[in-house]
Amino acid sequence: MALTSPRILLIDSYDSFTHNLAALCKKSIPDCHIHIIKNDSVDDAKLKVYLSHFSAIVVGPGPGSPENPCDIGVVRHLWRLPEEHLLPIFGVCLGLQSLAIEFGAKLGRLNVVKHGQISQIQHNGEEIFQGVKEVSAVRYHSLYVSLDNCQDLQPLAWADDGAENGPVIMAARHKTKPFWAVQYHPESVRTDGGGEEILRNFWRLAQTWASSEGRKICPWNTLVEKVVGPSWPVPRLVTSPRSPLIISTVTTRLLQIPGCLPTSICEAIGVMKENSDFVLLDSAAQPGRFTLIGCLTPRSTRIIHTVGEPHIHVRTQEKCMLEDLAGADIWAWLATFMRIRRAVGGTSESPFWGGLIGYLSYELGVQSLAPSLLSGDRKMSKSSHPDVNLVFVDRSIVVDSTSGSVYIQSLLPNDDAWLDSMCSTLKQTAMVQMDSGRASPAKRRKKSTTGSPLVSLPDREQYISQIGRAKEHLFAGDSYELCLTAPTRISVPKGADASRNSSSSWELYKILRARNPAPHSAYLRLHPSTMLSSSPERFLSYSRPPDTTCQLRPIKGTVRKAPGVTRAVAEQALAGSAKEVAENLMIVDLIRHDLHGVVGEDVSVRQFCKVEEYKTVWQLVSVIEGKLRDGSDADQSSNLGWEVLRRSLPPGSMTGAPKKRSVEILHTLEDQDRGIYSGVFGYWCVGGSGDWSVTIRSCFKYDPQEGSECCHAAGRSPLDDSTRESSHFEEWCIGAGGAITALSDPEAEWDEMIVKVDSVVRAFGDVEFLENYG
Ligand SMILES: C=C(O[C@@H]1C=C(C(=O)O)C=C[C@H]1O)C(=O)O
Ligand SMILES: NC(=O)CC[C@H](N)C(=O)O
Repeated sequence: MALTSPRILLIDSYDSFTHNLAALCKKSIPDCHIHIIKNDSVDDAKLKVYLSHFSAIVVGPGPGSPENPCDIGVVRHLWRLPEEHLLPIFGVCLGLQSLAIEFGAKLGRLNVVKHGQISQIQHNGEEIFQGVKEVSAVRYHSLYVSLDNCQDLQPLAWADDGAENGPVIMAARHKTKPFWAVQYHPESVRTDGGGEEILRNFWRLAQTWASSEGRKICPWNTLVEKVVGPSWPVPRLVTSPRSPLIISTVTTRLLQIPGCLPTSICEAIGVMKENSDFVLLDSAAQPGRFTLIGCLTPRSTRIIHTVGEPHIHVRTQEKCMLEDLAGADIWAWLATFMRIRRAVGGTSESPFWGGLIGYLSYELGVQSLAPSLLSGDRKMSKSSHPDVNLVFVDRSIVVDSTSGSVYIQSLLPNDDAWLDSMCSTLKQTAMVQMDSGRASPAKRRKKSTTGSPLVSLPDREQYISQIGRAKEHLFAGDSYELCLTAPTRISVPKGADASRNSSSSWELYKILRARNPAPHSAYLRLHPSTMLSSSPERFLSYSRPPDTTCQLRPIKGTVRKAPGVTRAVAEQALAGSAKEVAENLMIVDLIRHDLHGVVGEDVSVRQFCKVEEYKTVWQLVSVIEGKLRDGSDADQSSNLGWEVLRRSLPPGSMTGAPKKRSVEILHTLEDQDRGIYSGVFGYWCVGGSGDWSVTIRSCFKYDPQEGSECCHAAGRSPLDDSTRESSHFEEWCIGAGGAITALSDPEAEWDEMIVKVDSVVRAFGDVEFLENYG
């Protein structure tokens, strides 16, 4: 064993698999510390000074081309390090390509690009392949290198792509310098035989080289750490002031109401009052189990924020305050807000005791990931939804659909009177429900005398051409997968019976729930925004500390349910399709990276590409879990899940990989903000747990007249002329899209997008289409 722990410098070229590589290094190189820097964070002159403190460098994969200085950054200088600075380097994918072109290799584009595809690797059993047997490896590349005129490099491995690309170099080494590299991804979850084994061999070769050269490693010091940062994983927790806390206690009443219908409860507690806020997170289908209902009061605190504004609107029905963020970000502000509301004493069976419920927009995630995209020219329309729209729920009802238990909970002190009265309301509701056999049914939308809802689909030609442009980026190596989306608008004539005590959005929700029941259904009426969801996709859940487990359930792969599309047929079309599995695998690897980024090594794939059945579609679903190491600090533990959320938005399944570059490309392809769609909605419980779903298969409405002045962003008036003109209509928006890969057929992608729109449009009854329905 080495006397001091080896330090490895991992250079990240803005990829979405870098932390997976860090985890693989940790596993393969005993006792090592990994320091991750971006390829443009230091210049080569500065970096050279610090290299003597490291045992080796690992150059990670990344988007773009090794020939483009902006894509490769400082990496290209490493291969020409003078003797006195030389150290062992291991390159992956873009890393191999950079090594190769620096020593005269030719770079080309593959005829058939390989993204998320598995190849058998032939190798010569030498060097990093010593003792290695069969290797099947995942590839994410559009570019390849040819070593024909390259005297300095020796090829070590190949993939035979037959008629597609012929033999493609999969590994190489420098003949005299301590450089080795692979074209495939040793860190991918589906690489078998060529991961840990190769890194261990690299480390052995690196040590042999170092001792033969008599290389001395300088002791670690804080100056170096200042430049390269602390070792991975960095627990960069959102900070909150350490003031003493008064921790409140949850009071719970338990009722047993088998078959209890959450929609009946909502109606019993006032969901029909359209002007009031209302929140329901509804497990309307398997594998969902718990349904959460907020019992809001005029004193319930609303939190509203728009990206780019320096303040947060904090309001109750009685007062409205503008809180200055004072340089902090909204995440830190919310962490502080929740810290002083931490509570104990709720029942462990209930996932939610009270806390924040609402949504976070796609752009909120973009702000953390690629802030430059939103600076300056963000096109906010008068009816842009807020980016953060939450309510603090201190009274709640949780329904367990499996056991029939109903938990009535309050965070307020001395709230027995409310708890008692809610218990009797619910018992009464249950009796009425039993008498009538069921809850008030979802009424079919009445045909309005003023006409049918008008559906305006995205422009088909434009969508197909966007797919073409997306594929161009994929062929060029800028992205491995792009989740392209587009908005559909629905204009619904307002019924003559619209009144203060009838809620058309609630009626619509009940129809959506009946026609497309989903595990992540939701009805969120947080004025000025209303959101109805039938999402099948969990983004992230985190259990109550201590020993928090995070779970993510990405979906990639969709097949419409139709006569004859049995489970066996769907399995063939999804789990049996190399294209669909590749799409899903890319997101699984991306999510492993996101999770590894916060929790460190303890990440595992619990389910890979399983076909799950939903009301209108079959979906290919994977499950990834990570365990958070709890510190002794309860404050920090209760923030960890929130930290994972902060660092993992927007959801990878809605962007593609690598996430940052894909988001940048999508920004050029899609001509407007996604808003609520593609973000997440869910809760953060006062006990430290949380559950956030991907905002898809949902529709949204903006009501200028319903919000108070205070909640509107500066420059946006509550009621402008265009809304006044259309005030006889309710304007709804549905976002939908799908993952575009190099293998995508544009017509099939258009159809898939329409299938997703259709799963929501069906709630609107008989509609008229303004565009060609495809
Ligand atoms: C983009 C959407 O869905 C996403 C894309 C999927 C796919 O490409 O198969 C599946 C689920 C979602 O992650 C949508 O529903 O609008
Ligand atoms: N995974 C990678 O590093 C990809 C490298 C390069 N952008 C390509 O597509 O070939």
